[in-house]
Amino acid sequence: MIPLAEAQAAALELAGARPVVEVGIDEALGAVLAAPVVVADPLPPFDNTGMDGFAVRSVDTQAASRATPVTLSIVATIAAGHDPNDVVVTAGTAARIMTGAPIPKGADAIAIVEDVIVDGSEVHLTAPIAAGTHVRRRGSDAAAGERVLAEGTPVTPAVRGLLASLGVRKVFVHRRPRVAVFSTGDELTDLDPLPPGKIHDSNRPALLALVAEAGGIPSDLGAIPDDPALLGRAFDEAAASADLILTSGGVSVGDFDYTKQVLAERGTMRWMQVAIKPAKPLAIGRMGQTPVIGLPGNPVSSIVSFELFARPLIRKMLGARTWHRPVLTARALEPITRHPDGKLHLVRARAHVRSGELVVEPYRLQGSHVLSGLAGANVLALVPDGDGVAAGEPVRVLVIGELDGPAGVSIVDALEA
Ligand SMILES: Nc1nc2c(c(=O)[nH]1)N[C@H]1C(S)=C(S)[C@@H](COP(=O)(O)OP(=O)(O)OC[C@H]3O[C@@H](n4cnc5c(N)ncnc54)[C@H](O)[C@@H]3O)O[C@H]1N2
Ligand code: MOO
Repeated sequence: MIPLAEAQAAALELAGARPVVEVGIDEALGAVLAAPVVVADPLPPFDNTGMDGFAVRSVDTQAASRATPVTLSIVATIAAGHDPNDVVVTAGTAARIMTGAPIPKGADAIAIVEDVIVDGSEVHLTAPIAAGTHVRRRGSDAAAGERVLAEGTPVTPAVRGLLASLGVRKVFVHRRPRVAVFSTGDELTDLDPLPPGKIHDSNRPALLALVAEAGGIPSDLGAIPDDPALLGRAFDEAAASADLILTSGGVSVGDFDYTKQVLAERGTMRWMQVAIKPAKPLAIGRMGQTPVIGLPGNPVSSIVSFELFARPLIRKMLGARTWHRPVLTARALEPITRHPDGKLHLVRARAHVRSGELVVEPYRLQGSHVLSGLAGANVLALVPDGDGVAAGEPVRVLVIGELDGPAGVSIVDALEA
């Protein structure tokens, strides 16, 4: 058996970041920037008000107090979206103004509507307003020439919004990898009801979804029976069309595992037994230039293997800076039992935050065919070789799903606790 770190390193060596392409921002979501974004035009594009109120000259307001209010005459009303080119706030005047509207010439501060007394065409101020109050300066979000987004930044919904606000319509990103996925095995069928001895293909739908979630472009090549000719054709098609091939099944030692035979003929593969449970068998290599990861067939094993070997490679191919899922420390609420076997155990478990602390509960059923345990898991507890973890002890957890807060506790409850 080889250590997990060695197998992960071998998987990551299969490929680097994909070539750079220029795409419209609508297509860039999920991709990673391959070049920094430099601001052409400042954001905001003009000085504008952050509040509804009155645009004033701060010097006019300096003497204002409750006892001696300053009265200004209202010379204009400026709405957001309007160009106040013809408005000038001169001594003794003010312009009514709405949030987001350009600051008119002459004015340098905003008196908010709540703090003034409006009386027909006049406004009374009872306190001085400092220059710059509630003025959002041109370029204060992003100045011209500034590198507002670094290379390696994933294009998230907020990044897309920022690019749109800057008027950027195209960006350089790494091409997202096209990942061909197929299952192998005579037992897999689409038929309903299930004929005797047959099962539904669960690995392929799960893996296609995991590819998409990781940022790859999934390509479904179906379920291939245990037939060397059909398997050969599937590999040829995948190698011609994809940047990465993911298969599941046929990497262990069964009699009808033709995947091994077909891959050995067409590619250069390394067959591994990784010192982990589940997901011990693994095949890593290439067909021509195309990287191949052969995941184990057991449903839990295929997903765990994807998380450990395929997901980091897809992230690397995307040009992402971080490839691995985070590992946190949690406290075991129950014992996590195991026996020494030379392997790291990845225990399907659910972690949540309780009184500000991350706690974790393992699922009872840990068989590598038991998908129901993985379906509810948001972490894999990393239990090193030995006798397990006692209740109350810390254990490292690999975060593979969303961490929940305690049931029914809102942010407000948490802040008050
Ligand atoms: N004598 C040994 N037998 C096995 C060993 C071993 O070391 N010695 N390793 C076991 C481990 S661990 C695993 S994991 C599996 C891996 O086997 P394969 O990758 O060759 O996968 P298959 O034999 O094709 O299938 C295993 C299992 O998974 C089911 N399966 C396969 N594909 C799918 C799919 N797409 N959807 C749902 N279920 C699938 C298949 O029916 C089998 O039950 O080998 C152990 N055996
Ligand atoms: O590694 Mo297998 O993945 O234990 O079932």
